[in-house]
Amino acid sequence: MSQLVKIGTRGSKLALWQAYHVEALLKKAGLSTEIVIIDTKGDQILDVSIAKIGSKGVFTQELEDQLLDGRIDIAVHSAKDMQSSLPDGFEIIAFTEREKENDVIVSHDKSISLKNEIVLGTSATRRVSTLKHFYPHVKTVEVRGNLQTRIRKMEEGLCDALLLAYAGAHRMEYDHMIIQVLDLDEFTPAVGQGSVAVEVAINLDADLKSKIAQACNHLDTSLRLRAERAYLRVLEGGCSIPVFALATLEENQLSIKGGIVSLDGKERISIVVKGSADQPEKLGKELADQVFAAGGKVILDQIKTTLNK
Ligand SMILES: NCc1[nH]cc(CCC(=O)O)c1CC(=O)O
Repeated sequence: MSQLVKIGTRGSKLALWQAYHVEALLKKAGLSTEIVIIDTKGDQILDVSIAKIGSKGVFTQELEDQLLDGRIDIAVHSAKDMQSSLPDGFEIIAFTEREKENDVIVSHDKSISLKNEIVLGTSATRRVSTLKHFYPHVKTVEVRGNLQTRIRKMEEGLCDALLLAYAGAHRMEYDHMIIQVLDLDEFTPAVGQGSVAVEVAINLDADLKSKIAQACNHLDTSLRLRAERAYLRVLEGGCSIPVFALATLEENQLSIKGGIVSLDGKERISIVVKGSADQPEKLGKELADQVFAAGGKVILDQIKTTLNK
């Protein structure tokens, strides 16, 4: 009998896609798997924006409880939804190969363009603030719920189009509705966008841990995400703060572009730093230092004050 890996996941269609993706990687490596669906606070509270619930662990807490109990061996999440600092006792042992990291516009109407006065459905503060900065004539409306719900709300007329991650739209097979892939300089993605993270309790059997990491971790992706997450950790930003960062890797050179945008979109700081891929965390911290020095600290403090009101 090969070793059994119990995979914990949320029950949304996107979460399940990700769990099946990890399951396939584990099976390819000769491991047996079982999927365990777990409901989280983030799934239950659909009428309040994530920014207001407080982003900390709304999609991860229940899975972590079950990791501790040993009811599951691994928890699978969108890397983007993972807190920058995990609670004590947990670690990420793998980041799967990253999908195209862009944001996209999804609609049935091919004539939609950011040049026009459209209403876009989105709820991420990064996207709303970025729109205010580059496309102030575009109106936004908050749309929560899983991707299927958001599409339905658009079809019901709540908005003309949705602003989503390519990764999610692609995984849910909405490719035919992607009418624009947004520029990475303007819509620099959220940290981790496009990759799937595998989280474990640190006391999981070391041999099993290493087999799972071997099967699922994509080295380039993990170096890029480690730099991005180190940046996010300094800003203590969950998905409620409009920060962004995207690292790229060439040979052994990491380059990370990232910054922050004020909630009203008036101020936006974006900086690029480059360095060796040997120390991704150092590069992420360096980016944070530079963003803070360029005025990012003031913007961050303003955002925190506003969100805590
Ligand atoms: N914010 C929710 C969320 N978390 C992960 C994805 C998509 C997959 C990914 O970005 O890795 C999405 C949907 C979206 O942002 O449009």
